[in-house]
Amino acid sequence: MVKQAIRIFARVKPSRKPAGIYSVSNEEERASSLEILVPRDLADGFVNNKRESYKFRFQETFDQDVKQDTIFESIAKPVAESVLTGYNGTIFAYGQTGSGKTFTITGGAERYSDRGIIPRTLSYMFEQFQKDSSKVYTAHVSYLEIYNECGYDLLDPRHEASKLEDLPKVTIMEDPDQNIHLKNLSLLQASNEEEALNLLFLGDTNRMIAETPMNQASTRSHCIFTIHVSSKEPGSATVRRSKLHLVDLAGSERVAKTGVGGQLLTEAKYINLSLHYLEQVIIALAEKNRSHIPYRNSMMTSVLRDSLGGNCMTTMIATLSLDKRNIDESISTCRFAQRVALIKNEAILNEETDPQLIIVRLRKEIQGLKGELALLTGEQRTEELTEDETLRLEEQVRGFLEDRDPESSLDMGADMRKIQYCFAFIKLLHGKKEEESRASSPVNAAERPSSSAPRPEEIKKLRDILQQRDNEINILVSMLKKEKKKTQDAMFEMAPSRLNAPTRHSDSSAQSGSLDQSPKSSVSAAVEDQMGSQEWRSHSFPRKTGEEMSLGRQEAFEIFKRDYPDRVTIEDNKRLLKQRFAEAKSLGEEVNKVRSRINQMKGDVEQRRIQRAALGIFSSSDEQNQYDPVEEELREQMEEEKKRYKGLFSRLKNLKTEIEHLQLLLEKAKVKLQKDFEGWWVEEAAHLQAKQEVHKARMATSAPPSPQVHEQSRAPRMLDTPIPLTGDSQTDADILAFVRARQNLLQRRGKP
Ligand SMILES: Nc1ncnc2c1ncn2[C@@H]1O[C@H](COP(=O)(O)OP(=O)(O)OP(=O)(O)O)[C@@H](O)[C@H]1O
Repeated sequence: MVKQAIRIFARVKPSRKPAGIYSVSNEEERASSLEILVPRDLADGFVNNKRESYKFRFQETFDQDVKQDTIFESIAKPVAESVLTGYNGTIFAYGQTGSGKTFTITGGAERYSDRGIIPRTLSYMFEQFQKDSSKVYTAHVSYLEIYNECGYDLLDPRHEASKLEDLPKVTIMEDPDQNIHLKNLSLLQASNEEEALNLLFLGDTNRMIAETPMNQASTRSHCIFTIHVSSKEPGSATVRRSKLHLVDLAGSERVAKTGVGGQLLTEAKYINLSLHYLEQVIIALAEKNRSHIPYRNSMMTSVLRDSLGGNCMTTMIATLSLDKRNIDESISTCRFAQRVALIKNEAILNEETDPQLIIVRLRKEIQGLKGELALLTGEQRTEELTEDETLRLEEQVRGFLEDRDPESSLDMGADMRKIQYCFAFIKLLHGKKEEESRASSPVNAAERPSSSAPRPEEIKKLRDILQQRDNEINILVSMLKKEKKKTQDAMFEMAPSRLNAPTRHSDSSAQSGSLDQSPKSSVSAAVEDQMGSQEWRSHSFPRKTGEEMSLGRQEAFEIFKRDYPDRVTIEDNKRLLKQRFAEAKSLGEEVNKVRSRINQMKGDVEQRRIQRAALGIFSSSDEQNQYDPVEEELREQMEEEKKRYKGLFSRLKNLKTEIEHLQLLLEKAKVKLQKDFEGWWVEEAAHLQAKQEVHKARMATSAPPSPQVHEQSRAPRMLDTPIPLTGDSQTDADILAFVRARQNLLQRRGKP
């Protein structure tokens, strides 16, 4: 058991004017202090008794310029390491809205380097799974969102949710041992990093899609991404199961300050209530001798029960937005963190034994013990062996005697009757054989002529023949290899376009730098892999695409896209992706060249050996193994090339991860663009409809116009020319919405 206080870290979000508000001192080895200075103008009251400086202690404080990789290395990696050894872990981010919780836990949507703790931890874990060949690891993930005290499954694969309520509802169940179970929460296996990242992406997309203006999901809900790891040594009945919760809490700001009302107030109450309950749990845990901890008050504290004062190694990241406006909130976040630091958790190694394997093992043991006991106690069965049994034993004995394997054994169980019968039968057979050999051979074995022993010349002759055959075989094998390589090269050249993706990293032999594969196969496998995952992605989001839109809507969408604020990032990422693909392609080609060179050298070494053997320069095998400078040089070169190969391969692997991440970012941006457009389109249509209603009402109250004027006025004059309408209300609304949208966009872009 490891008793450990919850570790607390602070992270300051970059801001433009932070000067003079705070200072960080990271001088002590395992602690840092953060001092927040409240400017005088912020302190209220006529007689100012307020403190101006607040000091807080953290394990470490990460200032504005600290990047995501450092956050992962310092905070998440140690937790991930203990999860891999079988302890539970939790990392939660706490702070006001906009202070960087999502950025820290999930990451930013713009750059690959902005990847947050979740994707980096997944990457790290799968890397470790591969490195540790002594165990078999399995990983499952779940993604839960808690909003207004209701849980929702973000890994719902149906992709039909357009609002949070469409997602499957998750409920809490407690078993008699007070263990919490989450009903309806998908727990999906991920067999490699890519699959895990796809699940994260699926959850994030569901979270974004389900978010409405009223419920800006990340702000008002808590999200818990959990990685469940189990590990087992092959053949062992002991399984270690641990889980890592990565938690992005709702914004911690107080209701009074945000000035919300209506639905938002209800949400704020819930959020504040659940964060308030979290605080209560923390206060209760910090108090000595307190027996009741109010976990059950909210769903979030129930789910995280183990992480708070239980069997878990927990870490909190206090995210701070340290500018003047947010100073009060930052101080209360730091105060909260100080209380959290008082909580002590007791993490235990989560080891359990697989009952099935135990049963099998115990049965075997019982069988063995029974036998041993029967032998030791001399307990014998009284009944005679049946005829069937004796026949079976005879067959067994014959099989045993005929078996040329020196390791083979005769297993007749721990039955003394059978053991004795077998010995008697062997004796019988032996006696018979002796008699037969005496009868068939007129001369005594001892009198056999010594001429039957092989002569030395004969031995030499036979050895030479053997050597000759060996050489022939070697030559044939080398020819066969060459032919095989030629065929593979030809096949590869037939499909050159497939070479535009990096190497498959899930291929374990390739990953470890093994050269046993054919030169091209790993690269083409990677392309298939790449294509496969793209297919997965496009299958996973069968939402409205441009093709389904009417022409008008499509045109409006094109214009909307051009003015879209995230367009620059999307374009940048597209460019980067293209560049990375090109890099991966040339790296892939280089890897293949190095691999071919290594194979060529291998062939040369082999050839040299064959030549030396064929020339018969050396007769004894010792001499054949003598130093050959040419071979030695080839070997050195080969080692160099192997090093180069490994370096290139690892660069290619990293590039592949980056490419996959960029693809996910682009996909996410695409879904967001689509969603924003839909929202904007609906808003514009409603706006226009309302305007039309007003127009109609006005027309109805004014004098009846002449038929010609009436015809004209039926078509609204939004531009200089009247708009022809069809009479069908749905189509007309569509046309008008488009015209209005276009007009708005043109105005925004400064065109009349
Ligand atoms: N350390 C950082 N470096 C660069 N950008 C950051 C950093 N932290 C936050 N940001 C940016 O600040 C904005 C707000 O951050 P984020 O969405 O992570 O806040 P949050 O605390 O999760 O807010 P909410 O409670 O609404 O979910 C985002 O655009 C994010 O990219």
